[in-house]
Amino acid sequence: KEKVEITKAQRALMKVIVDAYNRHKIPQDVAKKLLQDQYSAEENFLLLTEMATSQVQVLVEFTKNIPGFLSLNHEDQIALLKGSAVEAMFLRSAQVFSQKMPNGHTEVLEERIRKSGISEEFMTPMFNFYKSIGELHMIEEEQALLTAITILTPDRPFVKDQQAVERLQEPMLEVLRKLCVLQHPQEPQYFARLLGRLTELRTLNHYHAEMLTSWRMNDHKFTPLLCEIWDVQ
Ligand SMILES: Cc1cc(Cl)ccc1OCc1nc2ccc(F)cc2n1[C@H](C(=O)NC1CCCCC1)C1CCCCC1
Repeated sequence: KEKVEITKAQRALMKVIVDAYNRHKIPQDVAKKLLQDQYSAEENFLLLTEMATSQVQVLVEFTKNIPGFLSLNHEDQIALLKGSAVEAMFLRSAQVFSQKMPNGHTEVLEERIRKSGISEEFMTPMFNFYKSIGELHMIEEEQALLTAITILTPDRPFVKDQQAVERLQEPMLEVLRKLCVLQHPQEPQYFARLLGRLTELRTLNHYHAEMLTSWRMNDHKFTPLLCEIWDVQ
């Protein structure tokens, strides 16, 4: 039986990531807002663009706190942010969707999202992902590390020094692996399942531009930041 122990240095790294993650969590209020009222497709689209714009800004702040990130080549820093922003958005959405809510609220939230204006064909992959994240019952350390690992994906388009990114991602993966063994001793495959979600996340990445342009309304307006991130307009 492997004796797994998180070293002092690994605990320190985890603390930095979790503190940054908690400091930069975008307000949970999007779920509350959606539960309060039913909005038109136009209002929902505006809500998404507002939430997404603020989430990208928050993501940049979180990323700056990842040890070593600011020492990377500057173009590579941009390439990593551009390459991971949509995945981080879906990961955040999944975590918001899976958070504990009073009875029946998750069902109302799901209904509101189904009727929000996103075209039907994207609902199944999106909710399959949300439910597979929910089933993992991740603790916040796992959520924070998974977000950092997603950002530090070496093979994003246009990344020049992939080895430098790997050198930052590997220690995160090692801490997460140990954390999973300690948190879920009965489930030796838990870490592998967690990483499998990142593969599912990439498929959602595929759909995102079409999800936006097919939103049931005319004249989709995007903020300049989202035009950069969302490959639209
Ligand atoms: C992230 C994303 C990308 C594309 Cl292309 C399309 C869609 C989408 O999010 C779907 C989605 N899944 C959700 C699950 C729970 C939840 F509370 C809100 C959710 N949303 C959208 C949202 O506000 N997401 C933000 C959440 C915080 C982080 C930044 C993003 C709302 C916008 C209003 C119309 C109902 C969907």
